[in-house]
Amino acid sequence: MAGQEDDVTDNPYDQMVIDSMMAAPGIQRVPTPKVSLFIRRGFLTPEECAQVIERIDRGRQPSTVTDYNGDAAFRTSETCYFDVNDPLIVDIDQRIFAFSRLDLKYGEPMQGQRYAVGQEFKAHTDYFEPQGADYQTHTQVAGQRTWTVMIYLNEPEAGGATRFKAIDKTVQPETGKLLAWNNRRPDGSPNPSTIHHGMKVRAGTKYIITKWFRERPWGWA
Ligand SMILES: O=C(O)CCC(=O)C(=O)O
Ligand SMILES: [Fe+2]
Repeated sequence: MAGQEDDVTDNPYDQMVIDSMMAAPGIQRVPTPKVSLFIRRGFLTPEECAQVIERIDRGRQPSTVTDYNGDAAFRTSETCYFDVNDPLIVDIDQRIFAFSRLDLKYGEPMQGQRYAVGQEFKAHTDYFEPQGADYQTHTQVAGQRTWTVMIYLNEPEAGGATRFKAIDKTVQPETGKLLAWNNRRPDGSPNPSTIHHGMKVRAGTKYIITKWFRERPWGWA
């Protein structure tokens, strides 16, 4: 539906998620009709962030991309697949649910990312390209990606912002700040305006949590 406001969607589940986040104290909605994008500063405490960073440093390995495009420098960060039974991770999952009402059954297991100086995740969308070669493989069990929840765990000394170029919005890393956006348009189709770039870290190190949700149960909970 052209011109539809970002707090209105044809999907009652998405609407419930939006309403839930809008009711949270300190919530900010980025003012654009193109994407439902929410920011919540201080979602995690600095102490919790430091504990998650320790986990990432212990478990990190090179990141992968889902639809390889021939550019080996496309995503140069490292990834940590958290232990899903770790009480700290379980607690953060529960708080993401309490905040957003995003059903954890539809969530992929939470991941951490670490970017050293010069590392980045070039402009991409989190949904799987319906034209992509591996679309069937990626979506056959749990379906397409729906919502993304991301939390910055620290502030690199320079660089490392997340840039949404289609809506001209750049979000600066800040310890404990959560970002959440809907990767779908109101009619349920993938929203290309969600394109975003985890920009190069220029000084220091950047740590984040990423959590992606799907259309159907992931099958782990
Ligand atoms: O690092 C960032 O700012 C963005 C990360 C991201 O887009 C992702 O992990 O999908
Ligand atoms: Fe992303």
